Amino acid sequence: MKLGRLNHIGVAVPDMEAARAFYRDSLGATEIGEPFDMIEQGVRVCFVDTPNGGTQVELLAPLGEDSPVSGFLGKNPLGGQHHLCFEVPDIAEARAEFEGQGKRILGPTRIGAHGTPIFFVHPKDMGGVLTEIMETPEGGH
Ligand SMILES: C[C@@H](C(=O)O)C(=O)SCCNC(=O)CCNC(=O)[C@H](O)C(C)(C)COP(=O)(O)OP(=O)(O)OC[C@H]1O[C@@H](n2cnc3c(N)ncnc32)[C@H](O)[C@@H]1OP(=O)(O)O
Ligand SMILES: [Co+2]
Repeated sequence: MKLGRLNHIGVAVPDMEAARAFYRDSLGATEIGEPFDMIEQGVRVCFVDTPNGGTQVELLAPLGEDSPVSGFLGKNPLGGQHHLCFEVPDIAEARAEFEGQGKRILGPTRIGAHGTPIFFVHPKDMGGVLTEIMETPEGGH
């Protein structure tokens, strides 16, 4: 495995607009994107940037009952840290390596919020951390 940059930390939120206001007013974030729906992934997404190209916070609100964040919010009604996302240079190679380690990969490789391929690895095989692996965008982040 060739570990790349920590691209984003996924944070599940029960109320997207309240979360955006919190990052703006309490944390002083100045770069807060517009929310957008990723219907196939069942989530509404909004990126909060940190300075100097730092790791982003990915706010995630559920779209519908079947959303992968619905169960999480059921257990954590205030929301909370949901996943870490690491970049890798080659998504197919990374997937094959995790498979070789016997880890449970959650679903197919698909296109993520940054437009590059992603997959998820089960938290129970990753020290309790739901882990997203994403291919580094062309030209870096
Ligand atoms: C847009 C995209 C992008 O960035 O490009 C995204 O990030 S989309 C981000 C949203 N998409 C995803 O998360 C897709 C992958 N996620 C999934 O397939 C699912 O959410 C699972 C991770 C398998 C969890 O599924 P589900 O909620 O049905 O399972 P569950 O409630 O029965 O949980 C099974 C066990 O895992 C634990 N568990 C559940 N979610 C967890 C999480 N986020 N972090 C750590 N542990 C977690 C539960 O507490 C439980 O442990 P106990 O048994 O000990 O109680
Ligand atoms: Co993510």
